Amino acid sequence: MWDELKAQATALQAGNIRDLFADAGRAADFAVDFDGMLFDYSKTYLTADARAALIALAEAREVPGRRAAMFSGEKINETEGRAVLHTALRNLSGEPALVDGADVMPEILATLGRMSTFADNVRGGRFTGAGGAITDVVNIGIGGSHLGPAMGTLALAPYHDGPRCHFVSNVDGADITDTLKGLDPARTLVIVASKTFTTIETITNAKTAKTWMAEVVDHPGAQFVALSTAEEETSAFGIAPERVFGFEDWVGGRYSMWGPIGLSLMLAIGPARFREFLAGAKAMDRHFRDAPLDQNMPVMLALVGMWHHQVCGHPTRAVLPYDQRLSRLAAYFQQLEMESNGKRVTMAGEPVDGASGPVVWGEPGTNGQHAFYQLIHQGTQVVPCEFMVAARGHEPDLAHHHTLLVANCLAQSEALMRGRSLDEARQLMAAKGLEGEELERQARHRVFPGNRPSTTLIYDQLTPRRLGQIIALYEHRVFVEGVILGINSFDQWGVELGKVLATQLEPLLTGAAGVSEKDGSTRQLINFVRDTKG
Ligand SMILES: O=P(O)(O)OC[C@H]1O[C@](O)(CO)[C@@H](O)[C@@H]1O
Repeated sequence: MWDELKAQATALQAGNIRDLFADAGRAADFAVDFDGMLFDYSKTYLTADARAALIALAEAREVPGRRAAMFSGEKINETEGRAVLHTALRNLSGEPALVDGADVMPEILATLGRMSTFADNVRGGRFTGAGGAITDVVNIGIGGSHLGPAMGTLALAPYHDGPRCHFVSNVDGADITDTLKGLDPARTLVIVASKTFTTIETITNAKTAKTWMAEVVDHPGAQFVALSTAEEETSAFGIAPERVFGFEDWVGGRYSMWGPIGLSLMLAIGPARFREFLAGAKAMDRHFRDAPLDQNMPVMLALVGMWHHQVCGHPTRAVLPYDQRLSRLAAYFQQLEMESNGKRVTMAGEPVDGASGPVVWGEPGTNGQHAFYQLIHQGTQVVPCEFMVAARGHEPDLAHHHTLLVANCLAQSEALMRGRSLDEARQLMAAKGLEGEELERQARHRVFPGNRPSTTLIYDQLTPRRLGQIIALYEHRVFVEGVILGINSFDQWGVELGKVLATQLEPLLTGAAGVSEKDGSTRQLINFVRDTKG
């Protein structure tokens, strides 16, 4: 399916992105504008013909039909026999959303209402701990039950007016120890966030938190909340039903921050702003559902991504938000993209045609500039960069910081595209007084090949609504890429084997079972641990 596109890409990569701007309309033509956000993909090798071929591919792979199937509650997660309806969690209008013929909206809106009342009570000091009003909230969860609320809570720090929120995810005892240190158990609310309520990391941390609280509080369970689909498990843990906020199995873990899993974010910013966050996502859902493919932001973000990875063969992509508060965004996208599309077989169980999803990584600018941008500019691998920046910050007194931040972001995409030729480097060295062989030698180190693709997503300000739009934009991008690859983006069997082996290994480490069945390397490592820990 990729051969024709690959031939086009090879020809285009031999040219120069900069030359494509001879067409004065390129910048506007290779951009999608939606509701205060602009996605500029003009600094790529894409031409109108290549774009048309990608759109034809999306149509041939039935992206519009699969999209309709998702929104209508069909069981498109075929390996688990589930619908995929996280979009219903942000459907504030209550317009019916059907699963097996039943409208799921009344239940969703009722849960949102319960969450809002609970959050208002905590924030207003009406729900208290044994020692008075809640000052701190600890969300215990991992993966989709951690990354979304942790990323979102940090992203929306300017809107915090609730209790302090902390996040524990790692089973490493260091995580919970460092988090609980200094907190008052009598004024702390613990949220146990786990869709299945069986995840070993989360349950281990939750038990540790309960023991910590029980040292000071008579009824620690009263300061625990559960966010889960598993009622039996939450009640076995001792959390009363009125503090359990449930959701259904058609909400995937990495798509779940819009519902109960977002409770810590709601506690931090309040129910009204949480609804703005949902409304932003909802606006993106409508745009994704209704806009023509070439003016559809998630579709174009997906097609540009596939152009770079599956067609041009660039193995990774960097997510580079110029926003310190988005410093967990790359981690969030890593789960969203790599757990969704890192699969080697299609829905039908056949090998994927070509590469599956790319490696996604990144750091906020400008920090990354002083770390790995060297490789992005002069290394031998091309890393397509996805820049992101707000025109306006949240610190009016520090507007000069923000101007500098934006200038750096725009400078990077410009530098990646234009590069610096050997002649330009020579002139630079001559201006520094070098000549002869030394000038030649030094000039070579100062050449930037340029012609390196990037996209930029620019928006007014990182408000709750804008964050909702951005996350929904990437969710739908992942969906489109998955449909084109024929992958089921909504299961995650690849995380199972490690979990099974870890369970088997635990007694081996404690010495309760023998190591003879293990391979030589694993045996050696186990013996090292046994000998060392005493
Ligand atoms: O919410 P749970 O059930 O604890 O699962 C946590 C995470 O574990 C996974 O199942 C696998 O890593 C993720 O998909 C999920 O987000």
